[in-house]
Formats: sequence, structure tokens, C-alpha cells
Amino acid sequence: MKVGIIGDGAIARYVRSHLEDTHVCIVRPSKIGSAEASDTILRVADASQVPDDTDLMIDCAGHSALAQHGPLILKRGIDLVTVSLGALADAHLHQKLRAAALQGASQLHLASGAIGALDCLRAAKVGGLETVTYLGRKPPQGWIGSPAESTLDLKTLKDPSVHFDGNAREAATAYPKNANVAAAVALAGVGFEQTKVRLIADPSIDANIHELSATGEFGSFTFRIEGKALPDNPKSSALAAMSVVAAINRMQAAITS
Ligand SMILES: NC(=O)C1=CN([C@@H]2O[C@H](COP(=O)(O)OP(=O)(O)OC[C@H]3O[C@@H](n4cnc5c(N)ncnc54)[C@H](OP(=O)(O)O)[C@@H]3O)[C@@H](O)[C@H]2O)C=CC1
Ligand SMILES: O=C([O-])CC(=O)C(=O)O
Repeated sequence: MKVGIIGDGAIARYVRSHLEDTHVCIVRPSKIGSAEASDTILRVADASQVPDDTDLMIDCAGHSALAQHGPLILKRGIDLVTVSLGALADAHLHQKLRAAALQGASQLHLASGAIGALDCLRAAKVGGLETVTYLGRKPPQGWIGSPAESTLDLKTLKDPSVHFDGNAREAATAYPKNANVAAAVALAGVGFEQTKVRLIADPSIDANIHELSATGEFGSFTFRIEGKALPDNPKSSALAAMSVVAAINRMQAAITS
């Protein structure tokens, strides 16, 4: 399988280190031919330059990159795995990606990211869900560059502090680098409007803690994970990068779980 990647940040580097070979990489125009480009990988700036024989593209570059490159990749008939699924909170982009996949007879696969139990949520949805709540808790440095900075002093924070309380659409839109999990939960369960989200900066923890609770016809469940951040980016959990590799593996397996 010839696999290409969008982005060259913390998640992309982890994924590349687990691939035998990377066929092509979409990077910022400024990074083509830069000093970092010391290996022989084909670096391009646009989806139109991705070679025709590419089987699968992997988006590890965030919301704007999915919006910029996703539609053309799918229209060209190339399957795409994305970890930037919070971008689908934009209903216009969601529809554009769907139309592109239908036109190209391709598929957009959503990596499970930093959370688990989405399989449980998807199955529970069949019987009917009543409530779905997601709580995202990170150390203060994990919220730097997010709207948390407008209500909290992240450098001197002493107690756990809620800086967002609302629904998954608002969370995924306002926190593009921190609330993709909220979107994953919404897409697997009761949707963006009905999924309740709270985001917390907590100086007493050193992990990214995600808690998902649901009730419905099936009964109830709570899932909690304490994820280690990637060494290169305190915002991103290592499991998010691992889930991308797992998605690629699933696509190549004869029997999938
Ligand atoms: N589903 C989930 O659970 C999670 C999802 N994520 C999503 O994954 C994204 C990436 O995370 P991470 O790797 O840690 O972030 P990084 O900031 O380390 O890397 C992002 C990379 O993407 C590049 N990039 C951004 N926009 C474009 C573009 N239009 N074209 C080409 N390259 C682009 C950046 O380049 P430059 O440096 O020049 O901007 C950078 O190299 C996050 O922004 C977030 O949306 C993250 C964690 C969990
Ligand atoms: O990596 C994480 O822990 C979660 C995250 O950033 C996101 O949901 O966007």
C-alpha cells in the first residue's frame, strides 16, 4: 500500500516512524526543499501533486489542512484517514467532504484519536441514547494557545478550572487543537448539539484525562483514560498518533476488528 501523509508535526512524525515507507508528504510550501528535507521523500504543497498511484493519504495536520487538501484527495479517488475530525463540526465542510468522497468513490476514515469506547457508543446509538457527556482535562500547558487563555492565567493556575461548558460543536470549533475528541464522541453518538462537553485545566495532573459517560436503552457506561502526551506536543496524546497507525493497519488487514 502506498501511503502519504499531510503534515510534519508531532503526530505525523510518530506515524511515519511506524510506516515502512512514506510515499509522499504534503507540507507547507515554505518547507519544500528546506534544510529539514534531508531525506528523499517526495514533498509537495498541494493535493493535486500527490502521485496517481497513492492508495491512502493520512491527515495529521489539523482542521485547516483537512479543509484545504481533503476534498481534492477524496475526489481523486484516494482514501483518507484523518485525526482532525473536529473540522467536521463545520457543517459546510462536512458536506463538502461527503460529496467529494461520493464523487471519487473513496472513503474518509475517522481515527479514534485520544479516546476509546467509541465502538460502545456507536452500538448503543442503535438502541437509543439518552445522554452523552465528555470531560476533557489537561495540565495548563496543554491549553496554551486555546481560548482557555482568555479566562485563566495558565502559568499561575492553582486549582482545576473549567474554561468551557457547552456542546461539542462549540467545543470543536473553538478548540481546533484540543477538542477533536469532543467531535469523535459527537459523531459516534448523539451528534454535535446534544453532546455535552466540559474542558478543564488542572495543575494537579500530568496526563491528558478524557472521560466519556453515556446512558440509554443499553444501560450506562463510563470510560476514563489517562493519556500521556507526545514528547513533542503537550496538547496531543500519544494514543491519538497510535490510533492513526491502528487505522492504517486495519485498512490493510484481511480480518478487521
Ligand atoms: N483526534 C484526536 O484525538 C486528536 C487530534 N489532533 C489533531 O491533530 C492535529 C495535529 O496534531 P500534532 O501533530 O500534535 O500538531 P503539530 O502542531 O505538532 O503538527 C501539525 C503539523 O501540520 C502542519 N500543517 C498545518 N496546516 C497545514 C497545511 N495546510 N498543509 C500542510 N501542513 C500543515 C504544521 O505545519 P506548521 O508547523 O508550518 O504549521 C505542522 O507540521 C491537531 O491540530 C489536532 O487538530 C491532535 C490530538 C488529538
Ligand atoms: O490529544 C488529546 O488528548 C486530545 C486532543 O488534543 C483533542 O481532542 O484534540
